[in-house]
Amino acid sequence: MDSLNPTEVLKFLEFVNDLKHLPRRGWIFSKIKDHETISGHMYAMALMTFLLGNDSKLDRIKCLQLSLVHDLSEAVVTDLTPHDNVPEDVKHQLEDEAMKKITSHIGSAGSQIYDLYKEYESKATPEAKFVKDLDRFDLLFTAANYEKRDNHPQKCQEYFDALNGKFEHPFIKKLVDTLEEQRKGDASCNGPTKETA
Ligand SMILES: Nc1nc2c(ncn2[C@H]2C[C@H](O)[C@@H](COP(=O)(O)O)O2)c(=O)[nH]1
Ligand SMILES: [Mn+2]
Repeated sequence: MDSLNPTEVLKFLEFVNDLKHLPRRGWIFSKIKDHETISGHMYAMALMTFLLGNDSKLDRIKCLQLSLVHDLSEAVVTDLTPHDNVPEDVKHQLEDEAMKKITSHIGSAGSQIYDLYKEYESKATPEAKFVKDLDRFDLLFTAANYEKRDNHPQKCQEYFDALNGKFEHPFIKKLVDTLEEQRKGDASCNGPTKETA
């Protein structure tokens, strides 16, 4: 491990700290209050990788690492959503430049993080594909919980429509199916309350 310059390390940690406060902007478009931050999203995904114990085909530590770094670029470019209509190639370019900037402060550790980010973006490995499934599942799980919390069934239907059929890993597919059954049950029990309608 090359020797790290403490001043440079603190510059890197500024970006990490920002993610604890930067919003997951999709919820702003959906008019969800008190929504999660970007780091909260990645933390939840990282914990989900512990559920992989019985899947010997996937390197669980790699999945944990990919989860923790996959949206790090958003400390610079913010969390871009489909509503922002940023062309995919432009988004990838902005995020790639951001990752080079963020990781430049911490030597070989930065190179390792940058390589993990590129692996995730390229969906080149089974682990990267699985973590993309986690990314999408976390979005649906969070959406369903906002609907329950705010007693506003169907408010986040657009996420379920957008991600329908987009999951690959059998375990994640089971989680999504179970989530959608629970969501249907919740919707049939509660209608929107007056203040949330
Ligand atoms: N309003 C919507 N927002 C969406 C949709 N699909 C994704 N998103 C949001 C969720 C995040 O805020 C952001 C992208 O998240 P990443 O984890 O991929 O960086 O976009 C949608 O259908 N509607
Ligand atoms: Mn993400």
